Amino acid sequence: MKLAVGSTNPVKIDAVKRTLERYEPTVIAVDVDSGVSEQPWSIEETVTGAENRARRALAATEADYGVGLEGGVARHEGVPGLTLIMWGAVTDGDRIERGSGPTLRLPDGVAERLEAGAELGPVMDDLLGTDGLAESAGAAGALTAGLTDRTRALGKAVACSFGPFLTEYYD
Ligand SMILES: O=P(O)(O)OP(=O)(O)OP(=O)(O)OC[C@H]1O[C@@H](n2cnc3c(O)ncnc32)[C@H](O)[C@@H]1O
Ligand SMILES: [Mg+2]
Repeated sequence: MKLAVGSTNPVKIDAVKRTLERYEPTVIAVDVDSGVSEQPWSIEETVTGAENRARRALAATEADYGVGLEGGVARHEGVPGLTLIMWGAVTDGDRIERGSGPTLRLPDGVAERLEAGAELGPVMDDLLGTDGLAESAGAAGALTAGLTDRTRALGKAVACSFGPFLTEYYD
């Protein structure tokens, strides 16, 4: 299985490799434009970013599938606070499927800085004194005391968006 991933962030590449390990994939990282803001602010914008990444990565290669992963923030009816969300999209050039990873509430101080226009990656680095957290454990790792991490969290989005291509239930 040959996969084109629309990002050069090693965490996203690893999430795809590890989740689809049993298919022994060849994974190509493609530097594409997500077509949405650096910090998406809704489910819709986050999903659109994932879709654009998937389609553009496939278009740039000879892969079997294009995979897009996008992080964003959003508020949800009935759930207090601003949350970090992550969505995946997978396309074979014909259909496109979407699925999400986990959702976690961001600390109020982080939410305030995002509301003022900052991006989550740099805000988390500033808060924790780290450099490139978004390319390692991620906010998902830091905010759960390591119970999960960004690779595993994104892996869920990969699994949920790939499922429809790997089972017969959606045909
Ligand atoms: O190179 P790309 O693929 O763009 O990788 P990225 O880390 O920027 O990932 P996204 O664009 O999908 O994420 C949008 C923003 O949210 C940040 N972000 C998302 N998840 C994060 C996490 O777990 N930890 C820290 N920052 C995160 C990220 O750094 C960006 O500022
Ligand atoms: Mg980005």
